[in-house]
Amino acid sequence: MGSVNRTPQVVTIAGSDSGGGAGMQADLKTFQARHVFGMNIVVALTAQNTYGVQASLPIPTYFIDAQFQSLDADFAIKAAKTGMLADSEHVEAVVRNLQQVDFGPLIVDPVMVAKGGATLLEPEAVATIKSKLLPLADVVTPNLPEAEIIVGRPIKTNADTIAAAQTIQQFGVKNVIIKGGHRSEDDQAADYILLEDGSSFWLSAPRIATANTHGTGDTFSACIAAELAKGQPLKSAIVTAKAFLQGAISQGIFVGHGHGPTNHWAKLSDKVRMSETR
Ligand SMILES: Nc1ncnc2c1ncn2[C@@H]1O[C@H](COP(=O)(O)OP(=O)(O)O)[C@@H](O)[C@H]1O
Ligand SMILES: Cc1ncc(COP(=O)(O)OP(=O)(O)O)c(N)n1
Repeated sequence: MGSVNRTPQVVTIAGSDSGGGAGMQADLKTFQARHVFGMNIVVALTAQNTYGVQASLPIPTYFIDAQFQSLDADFAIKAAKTGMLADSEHVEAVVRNLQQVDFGPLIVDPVMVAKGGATLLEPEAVATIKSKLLPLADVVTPNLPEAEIIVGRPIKTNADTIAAAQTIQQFGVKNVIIKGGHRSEDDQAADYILLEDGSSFWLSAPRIATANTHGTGDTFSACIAAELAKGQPLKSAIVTAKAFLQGAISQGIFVGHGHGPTNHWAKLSDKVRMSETR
């Protein structure tokens, strides 16, 4: 049995996107592309396509417990990420289970609203994420609207972004990445990273004019989890994730009629730039 569990193993704890572009499907495709073995704990189902979310159904929390127990009994999980967590009851169930297992570094993608406007997290659950989930997390990856909700103030400038990351770190999460994808007037897609040791940097790549950005946030956080499971240091895992995502957006595939998914087969882009200031 000496060779058992040598393959890096990663789990996504998230919602299912029937359309395959976001949610745990984007995570699993990313895991496959980055050569780690992917598993999933389903928290909610969505009926979804590239037009948006037509229906969603959180699953009973006893079944979240059952999935955690099944995976913990067998696999050597080296990193985990969360995505859509639906509501406070489901966040609490995930927190309770995470406290009982060792799944390695935890990446929290605080998914709140789909690009089409559908609610993926009840507003009441934001407080539970802040008080109970973030203290367990190694990395949190809010987009700009999510970061604004977490800190409770608008984020308009680079200085606002830096201050918001510092506020979020005070909730107990070690490392904070505020994604800049929603700042559509900017010709760069620039993300701000505040690390545990207080150092920080910006990661930028040319903004691509495309409607096919469904699942970008999921893909980004899943790639960080995959690289951490392989033993990459956090800073290089984040850079790899940005290069993977830039490739996945720029080398697009075209399916569906609305906001299409990204291309998880794409090669890493060499267009990513790191800088101390912007
Ligand atoms: N049009 C784009 N071109 C290049 N990168 C993008 C584009 N849109 C988003 N990104 C990048 O995709 C990642 C996910 O960001 P974002 O879209 O803000 O997250 P979310 O999907 O959670 O809303 C970030 O690294 C962001 O900079
Ligand atoms: C089931 C499910 N989970 C998460 C999302 C949101 O994914 P995201 O990467 O933020 O992409 P967009 O929805 O913004 O395209 C989702 N849609 N469904």
